[in-house]
Amino acid sequence: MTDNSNDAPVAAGPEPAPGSRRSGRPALRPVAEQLARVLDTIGTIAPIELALLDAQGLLLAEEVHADAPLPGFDNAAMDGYAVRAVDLRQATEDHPVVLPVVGDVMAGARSMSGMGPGLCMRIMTGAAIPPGADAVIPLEDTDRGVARVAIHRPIRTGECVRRTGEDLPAGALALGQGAILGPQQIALLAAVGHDRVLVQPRPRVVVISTGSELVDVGRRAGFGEVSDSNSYMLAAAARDAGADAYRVGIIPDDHARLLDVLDSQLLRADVIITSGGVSMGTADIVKEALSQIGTVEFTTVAMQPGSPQGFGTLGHEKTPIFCLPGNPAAALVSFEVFARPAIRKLLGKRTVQRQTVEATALERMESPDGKRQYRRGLLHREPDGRYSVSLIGGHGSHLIAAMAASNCLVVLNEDVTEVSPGSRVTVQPLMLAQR
Ligand SMILES: Nc1nc2c(c(=O)[nH]1)N[C@H]1C(S)=C(S)[C@@H](COP(=O)(O)OP(=O)(O)OC[C@H]3O[C@@H](n4cnc5c(N)ncnc54)[C@H](O)[C@@H]3O)O[C@H]1N2
Ligand code: MOO
Repeated sequence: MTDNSNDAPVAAGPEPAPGSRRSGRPALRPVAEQLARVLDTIGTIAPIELALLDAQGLLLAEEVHADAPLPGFDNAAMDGYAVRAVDLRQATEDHPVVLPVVGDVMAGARSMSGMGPGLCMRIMTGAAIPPGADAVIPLEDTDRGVARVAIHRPIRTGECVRRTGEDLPAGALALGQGAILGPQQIALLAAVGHDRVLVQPRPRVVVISTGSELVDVGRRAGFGEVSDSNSYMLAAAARDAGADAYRVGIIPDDHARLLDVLDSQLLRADVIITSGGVSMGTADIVKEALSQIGTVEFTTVAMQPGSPQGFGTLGHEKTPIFCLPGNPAAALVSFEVFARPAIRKLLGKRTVQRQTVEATALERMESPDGKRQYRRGLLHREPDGRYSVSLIGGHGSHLIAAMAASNCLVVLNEDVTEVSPGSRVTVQPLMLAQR
């Protein structure tokens, strides 16, 4: 559809006079301003109730209290004998106290008889302390007797006893609103008996590729045809960001088809992402079709790759739509810069941006003046713990193999035109996130 001629770093010249040949170039919007517009538009999704394991990685949208104490009853911390501490006062290594064993208490036993003075019961870890006992002597400190047991040391009251409510008293707050549900938090929810919880759901992200040259994977691309890699890449990126992704696939360059598909996808989408069709070509269908609706703004952002961008909302629910450029690296970079933070915000995350690191540039790097450049790079961790980074492939945003060999984006700010080897640069790692 469109060529890649403006992939090369563009040297900033003086502003062209109105009416000059270059005056057709759109004014560039700073990355930060576009991101602020995006994030201002992104609202919230109503919380939903999910089964515990489906809630993994999500934010709790309610307070959860313990209805009952945790642990729910005094129980043994060790396998041994339930005893009364007072009975063992005289016990020593050489002169053990010998007590009759009047029963066994197994973990899970629902009822039990009490235990009189001068007696003991065999008990398993986790089993309820029988009435009358106040400590558990571990097996190792006894002769492990069955009918009678010799105990070789004294014991403190409460030793090896896990007290009712010592983890959480009845009525206490187990988890607050906004807690992130990892395995530990899921354990606590299960422990206090919650099998379902109210959470901020994963945003449902619908991914659409546009372009009549595209063919779906599995069909061999003939001359002039291109395999649709963007919808797979963007669906994977959306999932990596924490969303549930729905890959709709390819829409050819046809206004009515595009608008129909968008309309039907609004039913299930919290976010729509398209790629392709946003530049200047005659078949740049997304821009043409959506500009007419008036709720999606097409703009040129001061970044490379990813300068042509559309963003706005669609439908009654004002569903956010990102219209990303078609070149694969441009699509991924603009996803990272704009769509990923939006998905993180919808998830309720406090930090929506990826962490960046400072790294030593291993080579000279160039960047167009006035644009923020995102180069694909390889980030290494040196033995001293510091990072260094080299570039992978050229700046061409059609280079998919180079993108696949990279593990980070090297961010060269608007005012940077050249970085000499050994200088520090900002790097945005593209590691897999936790969902
Ligand atoms: N005259 C101008 N031409 C172009 C400009 C410009 O400012 N003036 N900008 C260039 C830049 S920068 C980019 S990025 C692209 C954006 O183009 P579109 O969003 O309109 O994308 P297409 O033209 O549809 O495709 C561009 C390129 O990417 C390939 N592509 C598209 N979709 C996919 C997909 N799903 N999977 C794999 N590859 C895809 C497509 O085949 C093209 O090669 O515009 C420049 N042109
Ligand atoms: O420079 Mo374009 O935004 O190919 O990516």
